This record gives sequence, C-alpha cells and structure tokens, in this order.
Amino acid sequence: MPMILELIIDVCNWWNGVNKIKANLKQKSPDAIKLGVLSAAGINFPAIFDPVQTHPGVVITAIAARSKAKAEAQVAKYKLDAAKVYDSYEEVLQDPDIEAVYIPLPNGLHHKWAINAMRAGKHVLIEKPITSNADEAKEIRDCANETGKIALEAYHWRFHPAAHRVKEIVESGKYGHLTSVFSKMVLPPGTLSSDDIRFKYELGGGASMDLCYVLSSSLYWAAAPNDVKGTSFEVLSTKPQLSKRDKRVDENMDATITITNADSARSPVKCTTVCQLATPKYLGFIPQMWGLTPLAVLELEQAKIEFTSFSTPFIGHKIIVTEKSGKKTTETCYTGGPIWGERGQSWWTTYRYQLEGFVDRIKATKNQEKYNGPWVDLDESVKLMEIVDAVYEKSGMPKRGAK
Ligand SMILES: NC(=O)C1=CN([C@@H]2O[C@H](COP(=O)(O)OP(=O)(O)OC[C@H]3O[C@@H](n4cnc5c(N)ncnc54)[C@H](OP(=O)(O)O)[C@@H]3O)[C@@H](O)[C@H]2O)C=CC1
Ligand SMILES: O=C1OC[C@@H](O)[C@H](O)[C@H]1O
Repeated sequence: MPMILELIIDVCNWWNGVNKIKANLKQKSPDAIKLGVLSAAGINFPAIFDPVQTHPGVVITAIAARSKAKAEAQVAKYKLDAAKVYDSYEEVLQDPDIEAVYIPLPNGLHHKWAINAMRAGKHVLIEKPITSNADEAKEIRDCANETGKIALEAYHWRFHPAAHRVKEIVESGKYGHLTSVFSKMVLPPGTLSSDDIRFKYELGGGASMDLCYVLSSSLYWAAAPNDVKGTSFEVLSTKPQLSKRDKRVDENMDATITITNADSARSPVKCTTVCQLATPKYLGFIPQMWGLTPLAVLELEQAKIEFTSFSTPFIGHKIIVTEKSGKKTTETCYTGGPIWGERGQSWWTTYRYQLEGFVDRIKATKNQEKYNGPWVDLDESVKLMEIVDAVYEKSGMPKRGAK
C-alpha cells in the first residue's frame, strides 16, 4: 500500500510542480522543529518525508532503523540531508536536539515507543491505530497529560478542509438530523504480501486495526462537535472473515454500530462499516481489480451526502449532496474551509495538512498560546480503541495486545 501511495504522490508532485517548491525550500526557519523518525517504514515518504519537504517549520534530523543500512538507504533515497542515522530507536529518544518523533512502527509497538518518547521529553505523532487496545490508549493519554507532551494519532484525513466542510454541512441542520453513516475501505488485491505486519496478531494486525479509518469516519460524523467523550456506542453485529493462518486475525470485517450522543436532541446514528485487507471475489470467483468506494455515505433526514476523499484529495475528491427532492449538488474543497481559514494549498495531501496542525500545535504550546486548528483529541483516540476492542469482542476474537 505505501508503495502505491508513494507512486501516486510522486506523479502528483511532478504534475503540480511540487518538486520545484521543495527545491526552493532548502532553508528552513531558524526555529524549525527537529523531528526524529522511528524506523524506515514503508509509509515514511507519503506520511512524513514528503510533507516535511514543503514545510518551512520542521526538519528531519534523525532516523533510526533496526539495521542502520535501511535507514541510510532512506536518507539517500529521499535526500534527508540533515538527518543523523541511528541503529536503535532508543538513540533517537536520547538525542537532546530532537523535539518530536514520528512513530510508524507496527501497531503493537506504538504504545511502548510513544510512552518512552514522551518520557524522554519528545512530542509524538503516532501512526494509526494509536495502540493495540483502549487500555493502552488511556495510558498514552495519561502520559501526555503528565509530561505535558503533545501526542497525536495520525488520522490525516481529519486535517483536510474537505472533511471540515462536510461536517459543517451536517452540523448546519439544513438537511435535518444525521441518521446513518456507511464507511468503507478496501485494499486493492495483491497490495499486501502474506508476511505483512497487518496479518500478524502479535504486532497488532487485523483489518479492524489497519483500516480503522472506517471507525474514525463513523465517530467523526456521528459525534457532536467537541463532545466525542460524551458519546456512547453499541456494536450491534459483526461479520469477520478470519485469516486461515491465524484465526485471531480478521482479513475483512463488516460491523454495525450505533453511536448515541450525550445530547438527547440528536438522533442515535447507525454506522455500518466495511473494511477489507483481502478483497473477496465477485460471485466467489471473479477477482475484483480495485475496490475503491467512497470513504463515507451520510444519510440525513432530508439529504444524502457522499464524501470521496483520501490521502490525495486533489485527485477525484468530491462532496455530493443529493436532497430528498432529487436535487444534486457537487462541490470540492481543497484549501481553507471552516477551520483552516485561509490556510492550505490545493496540492497539499492530507498528510501535509496533518503536519501543519502538528507543527502549529507544538509551536503554540511552546509560546503558551491557544491552538485553534483541527485536531484529533486523545479522548477520541481512546473512544476509537474502545470501539475496536468491542468489535473484536462481538466477533468472539481476542482484542489486540491481550496478554
Ligand atoms: N497514515 C497512513 O496512510 C498509513 C499508516 N500506516 C501505519 O503505519 C505503520 C507502519 O506501516 P507500514 O509503513 O506499512 O509498515 P512497514 O512494515 O513498512 O514498516 C514498519 C516498520 O516497523 C519496524 N519494525 C520494528 N519492529 C518490527 C517487527 N517486530 N516487525 C516488523 N517491523 C518492525 C520496521 O523498522 P526498521 O526499519 O527498523 O526495520 C519497519 O520498517 C502502521 O501502524 C500502519 O497502520 C501504514 C500505511 C499508511
Ligand atoms: O492509509 C492506509 O491505507 C492502507 C492501509 O493498509 C494503511 O495501513 C492505511 O493507513
């Protein structure tokens, strides 16, 4: 998956002239945040190297991999000129220059390294899902509160103006209450090898973990703004497809969940989710070549909203509103939106917007200012992991990270 994404971003960067922008930004701000990266993960280019290369306020100053040669290869390939190379993650945490770390480790290792990093005085950007389970997510929240460090789960799609625009439409009340949300994410067949981290229970694998965006989507649309903590949920049904090699691992998972807000004036929202790491064949024998469908379809009393957006919204992103009368309107939103104001560029990926928020928040904290941009609160991360745990429980499967 990261390889396909890298290719798409490479082509888009070329098309949008981003490589020139990168070349002109060799000189970073004197107060640029020094960022360390824990591992030479496949996702590094799309999620962090590419966005850092167009952001004046952050620079990658270290990367560690279990084998130094692997980290050196990424430094050379991605021209990370300012980066020191270490052969242990611990060395990055002990480097006094580094202010923040990005953690793209297998899910089962996020908790340990995020806690170690915060205790070593670093802010953390942690890949999704934040941890193996809700108890671990609560420990991250407690550690962030205790150390005063910033911890952000990398739900990059939540930082894009298009997501904020859809939320604005939902919350406007123009189309009545939100009643249901359908969220789907499917990996194209052949994307993953059988030894991928996503299929390993011990590393926090499973479709519900890896494609947890569908749950993030459900909760974001269903919850009242700024009151995710006040929501309750019930997993009504699940339909897992288990890996033949390890029955603790879901290759695919369908789930139906009701999300109810503390504010009783809001209707409970029925959320249906589909996530597939291993795409089933049509009629049992015709291979599906590409399973991409909208990230979300929202049903309101008076309209349906289809939202198609992912890492690179500048290709094919749409917000389609179909009113009960049949009237259909389509819009796009690449920059600004109700939260960012004037900020953004049409070629920014969701990861670039996420980095903007992460850097802004660190700077605001340093200057004892209030940060007003988009954010994924740790209470939301905890709630999402509670839902993941409950999906596994309903399926008769062990939650991840169970001792
Ligand atoms: N935001 C997004 O769009 C995406 C997010 N992700 C998330 O990023 C994380 C990494 O995914 P991805 O880059 O695809 O994974 P990779 O397998 O490519 O990278 C994982 C890294 O973890 C390190 N590692 C440390 N211990 C182990 C171990 N025991 N077994 C295997 N690897 C180990 C390896 O580092 P080393 O280099 O030290 O050998 C490896 O490079 C996951 O949490 C995933 O959910 C993934 C894809 C997209
Ligand atoms: O963005 C993503 O797409 C594919 C997944 O396998 C990956 O982990 C996820 O974050």
